[in-house]
Amino acid sequence: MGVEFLKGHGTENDFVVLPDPDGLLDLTESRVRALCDRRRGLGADGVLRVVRPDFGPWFMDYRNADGSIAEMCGNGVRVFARYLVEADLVPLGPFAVGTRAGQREVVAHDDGTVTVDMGRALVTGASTALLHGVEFAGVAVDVGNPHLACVTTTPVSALDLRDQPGYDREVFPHGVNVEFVNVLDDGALLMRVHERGIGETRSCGTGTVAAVASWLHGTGRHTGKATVDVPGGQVSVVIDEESSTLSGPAVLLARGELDQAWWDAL
Ligand SMILES: N[C@@H](CCC[C@H](N)C(=O)O)C(=O)O
Repeated sequence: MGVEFLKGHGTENDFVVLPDPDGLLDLTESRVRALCDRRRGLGADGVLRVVRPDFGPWFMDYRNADGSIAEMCGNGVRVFARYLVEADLVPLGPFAVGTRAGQREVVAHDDGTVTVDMGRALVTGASTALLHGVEFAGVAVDVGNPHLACVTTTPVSALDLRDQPGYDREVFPHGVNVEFVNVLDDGALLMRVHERGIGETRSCGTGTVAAVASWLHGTGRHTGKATVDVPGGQVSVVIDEESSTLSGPAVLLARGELDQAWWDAL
């Protein structure tokens, strides 16, 4: 009997889901890297290990494709919630999910979308990203994990995000996810992202919340809402004084078993 897995995505930010209710899997960095590798593994931006703690809600143990641990993943938590519902571990509707950034309240809808209470999107100051010699002004936003969200008039479609953008390591000692954002009109944003521990992805849920917080901040507002178009689809974000919500699709597309000998050799 091999290791059970599922594959899913939220706006094409894709994940390998590893059900591990009793916490028995030894999820090493090299196993995460191999699983996420698009040639020698299943291929994904990250891994979501599904753990049932002794107390409290189901816990999302999130890992980036390079094996690093991150505090929070907004697209991941939607896919995680979809898995819990499809596996009959929780009913459709509202329930909580544990993350390293704290407990998150989610609502799984019957149309396949999930709404997540993402907590407070905290703007902590100004900073800049450097991309191929060009500086982009942005703001640092804490959404449980660190973001540098740069609203710019440079068309984001023209940017080359293959390399890690430069950033101030004193402001972001643990690395940062960097978003580039165009304002399409009042209430619609276009975003591309370079994620910490991964590279460019087709969507980043926490990044979209940071993008909306940055846009609102730049227009002198603390609250508001926007749809955010990303290469992999569209999500909706609402920001209140004390909280924020993210809504969007969550898809499970495959399930199977990892070869035990392949797993053991890693
Ligand atoms: N794609 C995720 C964020 C995943 C973690 C991030 N790369 C980090 O290291 O903080 C999302 O949808 O929020």
